[in-house]
This record gives sequence, C-alpha cells and structure tokens, in this order.
Amino acid sequence: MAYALTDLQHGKAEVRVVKVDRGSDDHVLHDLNVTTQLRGDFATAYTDGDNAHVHATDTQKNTVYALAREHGVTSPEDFLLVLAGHWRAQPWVTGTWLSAEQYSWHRLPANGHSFVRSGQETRTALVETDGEQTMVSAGLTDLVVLKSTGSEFHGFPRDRYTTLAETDDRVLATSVSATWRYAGEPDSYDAAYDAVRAAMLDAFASTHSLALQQTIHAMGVAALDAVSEAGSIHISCPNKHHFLVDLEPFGLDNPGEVFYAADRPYGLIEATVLRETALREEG
Ligand SMILES: O=c1[nH]c(=O)c2[nH]c(=O)[nH]c2[nH]1
Repeated sequence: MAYALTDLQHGKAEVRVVKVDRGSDDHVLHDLNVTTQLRGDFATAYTDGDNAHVHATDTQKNTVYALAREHGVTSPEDFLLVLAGHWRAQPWVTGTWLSAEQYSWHRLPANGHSFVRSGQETRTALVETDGEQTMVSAGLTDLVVLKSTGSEFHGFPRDRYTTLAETDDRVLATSVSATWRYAGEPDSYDAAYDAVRAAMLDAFASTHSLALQQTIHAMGVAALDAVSEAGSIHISCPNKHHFLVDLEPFGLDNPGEVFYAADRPYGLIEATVLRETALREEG
C-alpha cells in the first residue's frame, strides 16, 4: 500500500514577544503572540527521520526575537512580512503561514514607562506566502458589544418546536470576531485596523437591528467602505442571549430592565462580505 504525505508544516506556536521602543522618554510597547509555520521540502524528516532540511522550531523562535531587535516591531502585519521575507530566502522553504495576536497597552499619565492593558479585544494578523505570492489578512477577536435597545427579532417561521417569543425590543450582545483580507497594501496597517474597528462599532451602534444577521452585514459593508484595500471580511458573532427575567412571582413588572445573561447555548451567526470585484476575481 502506498501512502501520500501532504500538508507538511512545522514551526513554533505562540512565541510571546514584547518589544519596547525606548526611542524617547515615552516608551512604546508592542506585545505579540506569534506563530510560525514553514512549508516546503521537509518530507524526509517525516519518512526517514532525516532532519537535514528541518528549520528547528527553536531556531524559528529565536528568529522572531532577533528580527524584533533588528527590524523593530511596528504593526503586526509589517512584522510578519519581515519574518516572511527572512524565511522566503531560506533553503527548502516554499511557503509560510505566520500569525500574530497583538495585545494593546496604553501609557499611564504618571510617566512615559508605565502601562495599562487596554481594549478587551485582541488584534490578529496573518501573512501567508506561497513562492512569490504574499497574502495579508488582519482581524480581531473578542470585541464585546451590547445595545440595550434598537434590536428586534420577529417574522421567523414557527413550527411545533418554536417557543421563542417575537420581540420588537431586546438586548443585542455579541463578541465580534472578524478577519479581513487585503487585496492591496494600505498606507498603514495600524490606521487600516483602526478604521475597520471604528466602522464596525459605528455600524453596530447605528443599525436598528431586525436580526444579528442584518447587523453583521452592515458591519461588513461599513468595514469594506472604510478601507478600500480590504477585499473581503469574514465576521463571526455569537448571539449572547439576554433573557428578560419573569418578576411577576414577586409582584413586579419588568419593562426591559432586568435580564438573565446566558452564556450557553448561544446562536452563532457568520457571514463573509466580499467586494463584487473580489468576488469576480475569486470566482
Ligand atoms: O438575531 C437573531 N438571529 C437569529 O437567527 C436568531 N435565532 C434566535 O433564536 N434568536 C435570533 N436572533
């Protein structure tokens, strides 16, 4: 029996690198969690235990730290592109899959070197290379948002298992995860990230929602409107249900004021919004 061996990749997962820029009294922190995966001519390590082509994952970890020192860290996308350029030049490497999470810190007013973790969400970046091709994606996870009115849900089909009441006023809460793919290079990955994040938040707040599906579509369109280099965006949102508590047994009314925040199960609603041009290219 002959077997094929495919999808080989190896790298170091979750390299935590914190880069301090000490260029002025106001230090700047870049706090990243980087995962590297190299693809290429590595089959003999699997078939024969021959490590002659293996770029040790320990070396990959060290490379992350060394290039942080040599090139600095600006945006996570730019740093991953530096790593991609380094490994593109290595023997036996034909492609890479490089991802980063970024945690944000803000300087405290007392001095230039004390920080507080800010923003509950995590910024993400992904650089994939295949030969000379480079694909850059960016995203965020755990952007938790809630609106206490301006959300309805009704008009859905009812069958003998349907118990959900229709509502024209409910709490809408979710934790947004989004990934957008760049079709072109923006002037600044940081500015593009800020613009997508702001556009999604504004769309969440300003869309009078008839379903989380409609809100997701509005957030996707707003994100692509805000950053012309983003070709598509995938958004995934758990519907963090808030159920009105029945206070009648206690002789109390509950005009949309007291809720039970359920953590599970939750609805899970996802969509990808593509520019028509990207759709034509990809189709
Ligand atoms: O916005 C919603 N979309 C759904 O698909 C759904 N399903 C459900 O039970 N509640 C909701 N809310």
